Amino acid sequence: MDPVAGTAEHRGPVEVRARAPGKIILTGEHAVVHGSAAVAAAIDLYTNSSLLLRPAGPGEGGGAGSSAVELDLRDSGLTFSWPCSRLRGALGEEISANPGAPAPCSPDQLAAIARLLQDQDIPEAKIWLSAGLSAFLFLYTSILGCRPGKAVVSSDLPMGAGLGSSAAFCVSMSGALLTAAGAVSVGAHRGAEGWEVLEKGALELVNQWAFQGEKIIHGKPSGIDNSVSTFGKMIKFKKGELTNLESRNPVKMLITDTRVGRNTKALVAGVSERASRHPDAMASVFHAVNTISEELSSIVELVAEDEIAITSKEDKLAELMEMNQGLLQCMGVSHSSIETVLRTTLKYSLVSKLTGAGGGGCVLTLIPTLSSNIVLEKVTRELESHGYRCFKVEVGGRGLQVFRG
Ligand SMILES: Nc1ncnc2c1ncn2[C@@H]1O[C@H](COP(=O)(O)OP(=O)(O)OP(=O)(O)O)[C@@H](O)[C@H]1O
Ligand SMILES: C[C@@](O)(CCO)CC(=O)[O-]
Ligand SMILES: [Mg+2]
Repeated sequence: MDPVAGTAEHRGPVEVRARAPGKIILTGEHAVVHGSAAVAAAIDLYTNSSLLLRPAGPGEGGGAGSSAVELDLRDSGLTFSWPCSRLRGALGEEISANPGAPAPCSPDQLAAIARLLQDQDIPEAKIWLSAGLSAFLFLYTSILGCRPGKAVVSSDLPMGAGLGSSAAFCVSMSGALLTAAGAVSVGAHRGAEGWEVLEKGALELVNQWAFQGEKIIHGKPSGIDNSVSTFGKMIKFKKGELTNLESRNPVKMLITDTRVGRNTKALVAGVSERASRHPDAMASVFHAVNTISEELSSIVELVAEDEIAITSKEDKLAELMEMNQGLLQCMGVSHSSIETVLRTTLKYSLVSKLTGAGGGGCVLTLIPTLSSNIVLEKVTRELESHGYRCFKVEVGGRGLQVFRG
């Protein structure tokens, strides 16, 4: 369907919900930014964005806040509001809805958005939300112009912990905004409880917008996080190219959140700085990671039918994850809390690696199909005694879904 720039302005209220999953990276984080392959999968933890668009202009009803753009971040307990007149003043009178293919956020736009954030009272302890707020203002005003509306966001994902919270935020918000703008159509599939999957071209458009949002939050994202959040399943990702992986046997993962805060943008920049100091050594590291991801991708797709084949397959996956963890340490993105998780799980013969940008955040532990629940309970108890939080996730599920009210 053709983007219908501006037409949303003349309709009545529009209500849309969108949800997008977080992800785990099995191998290849950071190296993927430098052109290596990586393997990622969607998980069953979601960010939900709901959007209520009000009729534009005076005299059309809508009540309090009807001439403002509002954002309610439920998990942080914070709400933000920008009068439409203020948005027009800061971003220029010529700002208009343009839900077609996105242009990147220009330096002038980013500076104007920074001024719009200064109007808000963001508590110092939550200043890290500024990156997400900037991405929100960019996506909202680029897609819908200054049409009044209210977005409410809630998430199952820990924020800034390596499970792709920034990408799930950008994908669910872009999905809701583009659907509300009438710029995308749904596919044939209508899922459980009224959730709908967008058609392929529509998902691609959402993914492009989410990538622009990720650029504001991450600086230099590879695009893997927004792609797996948009399209779901398990994917191999290399230089912007996505290949779906058919995971033939279930992959069971325990996630441990060390609760050590970190920031993907700074970690990605740190690896790039190391690469510019030691270009040859780091090129070899990235090449080794590429080989690991390629090998893991083909092992994931093997069919293992009996216990011996399953164990042999899982041993290979575990060994590749262990090797990747060594190389991530080499890139300088491990952390003492991550090392504690690795040592603890190894006591139970379980292999772990960091996932996402590292520097704290979450660690993956591969749970072999034949391991006993008693081992899992013991290792979980020991990890939690360090103050970490453990949870199990389903791997390889749905990507973005929308719900039209
Ligand atoms: N639900 C949300 N509401 C508002 N902002 C969010 C939300 N989720 C993420 N963000 C923004 O994204 C930032 C976290 O992104 P960051 O990329 O550092 O971590 P991550 O995406 O959780 O981990 P990784 O990139 O390693 O997978 C937060 O500081 C915030 O600015
Ligand atoms: C660290 C990184 O490789 C993954 C973050 O989940 C960054 C990226 O690819 O954009
Ligand atoms: Mg992120």
